[in-house]
Amino acid sequence: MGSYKSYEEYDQPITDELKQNYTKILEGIGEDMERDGIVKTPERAAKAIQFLTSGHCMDPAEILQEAMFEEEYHDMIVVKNIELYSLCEHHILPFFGKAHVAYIPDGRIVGLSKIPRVVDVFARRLQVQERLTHNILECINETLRPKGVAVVIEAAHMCMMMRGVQKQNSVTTTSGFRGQFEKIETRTEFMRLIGTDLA
Ligand SMILES: Nc1nc2c(ncn2[C@@H]2O[C@H](COP(=O)(O)OP(=O)(O)OP(=O)(O)O)[C@@H](O)[C@H]2O)c(=O)[nH]1
Ligand SMILES: [Zn+2]
Repeated sequence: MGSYKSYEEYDQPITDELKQNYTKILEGIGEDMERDGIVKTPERAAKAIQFLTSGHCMDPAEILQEAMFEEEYHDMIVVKNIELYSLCEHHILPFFGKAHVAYIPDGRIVGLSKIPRVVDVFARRLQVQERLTHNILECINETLRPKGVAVVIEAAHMCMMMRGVQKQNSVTTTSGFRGQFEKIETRTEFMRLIGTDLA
């Protein structure tokens, strides 16, 4: 498993292969590969795509396991407005927005920064927004085993903005709830705290 804190080491054989493939793509769209600005582009793109998909070789459960500790706090913990950048698996174009995550602990809490780290690991994969939402939800549910967990993601999809249907203002909201968040009062309280009226 790669370190989840940085991604500075690129696998050379993979980088070389991706570089050749990006060269073919750029030639395919008629680019002059001798142009100053383009010469290093295949290598840059090869590294960028490896970073943007680096979550495929990381273990998000391990991130939580290493930072869990016992604490008698029984109320809701909300980490909201976590910025999120992912790639849609249909077009390999970005979708981006905010994730809101809450849980109600059952004797164990987790270092706060680990919640956005889990979001990043799942976001740095080829995704659909629905699966990303459930990946985060199930990972926290199964690893931290809280009394309840909730995840809401609000995102805009570049594949719907720059091409295709070309809608600039549509935002997609996905959500998932487990345990105590399946009760309407708890869910409503969470929605009030994140400022969304999905309840
Ligand atoms: N459910 C879901 N669909 C997504 C997501 N990201 C992209 N899509 C959709 O994936 C679908 C792919 O549909 P296709 O008809 O195969 O592809 P397309 O011809 O490029 O579709 P258009 O985008 O409508 O031009 C599109 O409707 C996209 O909007 C996502 O995160 N969740
Ligand atoms: Zn897409």
